[in-house]
Amino acid sequence: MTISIWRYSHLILAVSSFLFLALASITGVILAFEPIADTVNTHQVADFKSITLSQTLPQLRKKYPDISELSVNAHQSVIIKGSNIDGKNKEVYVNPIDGKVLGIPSPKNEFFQWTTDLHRSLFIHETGRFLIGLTAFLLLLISISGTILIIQRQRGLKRFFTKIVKENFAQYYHVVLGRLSLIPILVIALTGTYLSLVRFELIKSEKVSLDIDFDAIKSSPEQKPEDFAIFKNTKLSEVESIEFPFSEDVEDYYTFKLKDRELAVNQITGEILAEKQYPTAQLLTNLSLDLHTGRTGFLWAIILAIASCNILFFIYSGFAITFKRRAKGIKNKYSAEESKFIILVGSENGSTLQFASSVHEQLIQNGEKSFLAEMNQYQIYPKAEYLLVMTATYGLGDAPTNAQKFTSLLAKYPQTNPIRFSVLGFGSHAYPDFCQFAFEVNQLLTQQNWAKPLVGIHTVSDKSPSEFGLWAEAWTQQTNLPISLKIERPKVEEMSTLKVLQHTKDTFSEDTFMLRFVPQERVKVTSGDLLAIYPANDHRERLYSIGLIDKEIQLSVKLHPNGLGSNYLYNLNAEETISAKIVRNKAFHFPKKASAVMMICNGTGIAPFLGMISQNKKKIPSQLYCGFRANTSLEIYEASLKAFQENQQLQQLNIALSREGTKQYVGDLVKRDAEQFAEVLQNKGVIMICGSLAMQKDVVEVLDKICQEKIEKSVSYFQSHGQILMDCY
Ligand SMILES: Cc1cc2nc3c(=O)[nH]c(=O)nc-3n(C[C@H](O)[C@H](O)[C@H](O)COP(=O)(O)O)c2cc1C
Repeated sequence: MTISIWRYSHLILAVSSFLFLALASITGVILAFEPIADTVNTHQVADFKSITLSQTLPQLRKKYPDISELSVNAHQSVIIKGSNIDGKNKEVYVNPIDGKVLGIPSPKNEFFQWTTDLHRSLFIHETGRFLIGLTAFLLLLISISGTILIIQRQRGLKRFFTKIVKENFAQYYHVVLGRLSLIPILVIALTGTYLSLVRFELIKSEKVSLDIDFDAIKSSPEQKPEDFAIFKNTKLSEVESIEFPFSEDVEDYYTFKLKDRELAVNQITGEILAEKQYPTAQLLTNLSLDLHTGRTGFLWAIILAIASCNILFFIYSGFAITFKRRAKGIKNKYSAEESKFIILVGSENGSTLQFASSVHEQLIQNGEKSFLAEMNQYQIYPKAEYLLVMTATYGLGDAPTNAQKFTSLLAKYPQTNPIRFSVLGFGSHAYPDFCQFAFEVNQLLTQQNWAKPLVGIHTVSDKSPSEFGLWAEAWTQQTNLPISLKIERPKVEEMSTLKVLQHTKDTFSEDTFMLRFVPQERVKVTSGDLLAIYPANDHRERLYSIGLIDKEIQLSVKLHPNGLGSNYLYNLNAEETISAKIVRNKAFHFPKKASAVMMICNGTGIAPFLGMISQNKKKIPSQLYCGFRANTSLEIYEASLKAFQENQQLQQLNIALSREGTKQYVGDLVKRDAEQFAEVLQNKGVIMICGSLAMQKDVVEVLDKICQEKIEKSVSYFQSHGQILMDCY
């Protein structure tokens, strides 16, 4: 919930201030060039920082008897004033040591003056000053809320500067540039706000006035000005301005305005007549002016200009992100009450919603009653037969904002009819809790009496169309409905030619047969990947889990009486070739490193495991848990399994037979070995499950209990951390 509060605050503040902010930023960029231009025309002398007042004031007064004031500007040029200082001008730049005239100050450039007025008051005087002051304050709040959002996004302050995952151009650079220009923007906002508060006297910054006791002014002992201690001890670089005595009368004195204090100095004795420190408010005003205008340094002025440009970019990218989030509204032709298909979506930035809308539109085009809604709008769906949940994951494996109420709503609204569900998680492997929220939702739905799994949970990493296609195909196969998800037949170059090497159809038992193919060209494939075949030579695709044994692709297939794919494969003969596509399925590969691997399967789910075990050259401690109906179902695998055990590629084989002997299911074996499973998870081992959805449901229930009781974590935690991998159908 917290992420949404900060995000909405950030958005509302930005929306309410963006016009003035844009104006202030554009004028700010222009004004940053004023100190840069001034730096070019500076009249600073060498060793300026070491010059004391005793080296300069007496000489200047001698050379210019008319002198009334000396000032030092932000670029450390010395300016002197007098009614007719050098015979022609009222003010000149001088060399403070020898009094030589270095130049004549020119009036402020008209364009910069015009821009300054616009930047400060929008040409509408006090109202404008107030609006600009308010904008500076809003910028401060935007910077603070933005910083908090980055901290949340990066999962903590310590990781503030760690790598940002590139989701899209606007989002990536909004965060990257936000981090880089955070400090200058905070400075601009803070100093702008402060200067406005001073301007409207909400912070009192009173001028100091010196109290001089004129009766106590003495005219002796007389000293040469060069010997005045205050002249000797004060550097020119500490001075803002000095007023010279009006006449040689003892009651006329020097007034020094230094950076931190003001003082009056007797012109005959050099005695300090009065001294006052500036109040903190005035020191802060000066500091704010230095920092806000960049008048003291060329480099800081350039940083301010870049930061102001960045503010303009943030306005653009912020709106781009917001429009993308809101671009696709939800349109429904049918109500929640009358729809057969319910699609619930959890999306923060809109991309998951786009996938969901596409499924929804295609169902409608096919004449189905489909209803699309955010997960937070979950309710009773009286006519629903299918529930599809498509959700992203955010934060620390959390729900997107529009799905945060789903868990409580699910408990509040038990459906009245049985509904078949499927969960599709969207996430990124760049985050440690991969699709965690989707796994949690899947687990929650599994526990509902009314919910029956239709397709095992699938994940889509980085919006991968091929991973989405995998789910779409599985879903279409299970629903057996005329829904085209517009899966085109792959292009010829994506297809591989495979030759049938071995077929066990003559010896097959319990409707299951094995096929071995030799690829006719080099292909990238490993156990756990999928083989996509196109039995009718059209868009219809059928997928089979691959076991790679000695560089040959082995499938284990159950023959369905009217099955399009299984009949096609059954009717192939040795030496025949087929065209098929290898679909990489990285989410279900044997781990390269793991303390132990527990493989759980039933029926043809054994296929990828046979390949994985044969590829287990490192001899990672592995166990296989298989569920079959009868011993005869095992026969076709027996020889390979025996060899694997002899070679120590498989440490232990555990068989559950449901129709013979003790009549057990594979879930019963997992329950029996609960201690061992908990140990494997705790020691960073991996559990892999392949086979039917009913078996998966059973096993995951047992595993969840083990995890809760023995490790105090949920199954979804291990799923999102890649320790429980599943490929069920
Ligand atoms: C700030 C942030 C945090 C994320 N955290 C996770 C995460 O913990 N786990 C994950 O799998 N994906 C995470 N993602 C990736 C998103 O879930 C993924 O990009 C998803 O496709 C975005 O969908 P949406 O555009 O519908 O919000 C995160 C993305 C962002 C921007």
